Amino acid sequence: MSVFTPVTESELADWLRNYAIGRLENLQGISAGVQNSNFFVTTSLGRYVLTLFETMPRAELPFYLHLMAHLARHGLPVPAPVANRDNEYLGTLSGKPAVLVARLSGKSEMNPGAAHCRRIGAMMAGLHLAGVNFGRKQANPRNADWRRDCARRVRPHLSAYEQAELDAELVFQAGFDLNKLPQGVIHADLFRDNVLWDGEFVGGVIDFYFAGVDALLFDVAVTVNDWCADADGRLDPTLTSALLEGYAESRPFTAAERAAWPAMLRAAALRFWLSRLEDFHRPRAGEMVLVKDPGEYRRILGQRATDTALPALPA
Ligand SMILES: Nc1ncnc2c1ncn2[C@@H]1O[C@H](COP(=O)(O)OP(=O)(O)O)[C@@H](O)[C@H]1O
Ligand SMILES: N[C@@H](CCOP(=O)(O)O)C(=O)O
Repeated sequence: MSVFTPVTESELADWLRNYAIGRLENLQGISAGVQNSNFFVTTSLGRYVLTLFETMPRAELPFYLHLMAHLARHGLPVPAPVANRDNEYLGTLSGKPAVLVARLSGKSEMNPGAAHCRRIGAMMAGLHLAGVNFGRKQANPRNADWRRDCARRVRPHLSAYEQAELDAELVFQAGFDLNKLPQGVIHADLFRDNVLWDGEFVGGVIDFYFAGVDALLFDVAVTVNDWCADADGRLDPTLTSALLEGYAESRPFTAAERAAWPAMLRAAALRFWLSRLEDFHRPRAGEMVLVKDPGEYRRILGQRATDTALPALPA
């Protein structure tokens, strides 16, 4: 988690006067997450999550909030944002843009089996299909342009050996055009810790603050890299097949996507190696700040670049 900006109970109680959700009963900082400041909020009428956006431009936030509202309206277990008495989702608290969303039930499963992976594949296809008629557009904030820029920022902090790996991957990715693949709204960070399980069902998909329009296959690759890798970063064929089949039942893959799959797994691994390097080498100040291991995604990237038997997309 992270709490970068503290909020006091009296500040929040005052802020909640502009909502119709009762009076504040409890406020608790959340230690998971790396991007924003998050708090569990209990009022006399329900349970919510308060997010203070630390670095994201205010103008980009309505895309995420309306996307969550749109997906919730389509029956997906996504936290619906709460409107205030001015009928706005987005407010300001402690000087930061702030939103309350519904707190969903369940907990993350960090050791998923094939049944979990199949359901996550199906859930992601549901998100992609429901996104088709979402009216707003905003680019994936961690797209290929961002990856090139971030590589320039972190490169001076790397060893000569890591610099060579990074340079080689950027050359490889420069020859790969994701824009030719089917595009749509993607979650882009559908890691195990962003899914809450309620028994065998998905009780919640959270953390849409990296969502945007990009190749749908990028989302699949991000998700497979996290859900289906073993301790060495190698893809487990059973878990991978389950996830891909669960997805393809609702949205079959195209021939172009099948051809792009190995390169896309590398692009997705590169994205998280870079963001973790940036968080590691250029950390932000905060009260409780979680920094994830960049080495994990360096290993995953190396594995995807050298594995000659990667599980293929289903025909
Ligand atoms: N709507 C929600 N319902 C239940 N728990 C939530 C919800 N949103 C966030 N959380 C909890 O807060 C943690 C951090 O949220 P996350 O969105 O991942 O943070 P960040 O935006 O900093 O990446 C999650 O791991 C989860 O435990
Ligand atoms: N999933 C990313 C980090 C993004 O942080 P989140 O807590 O917002 O999911 C990673 O593992 O590097």
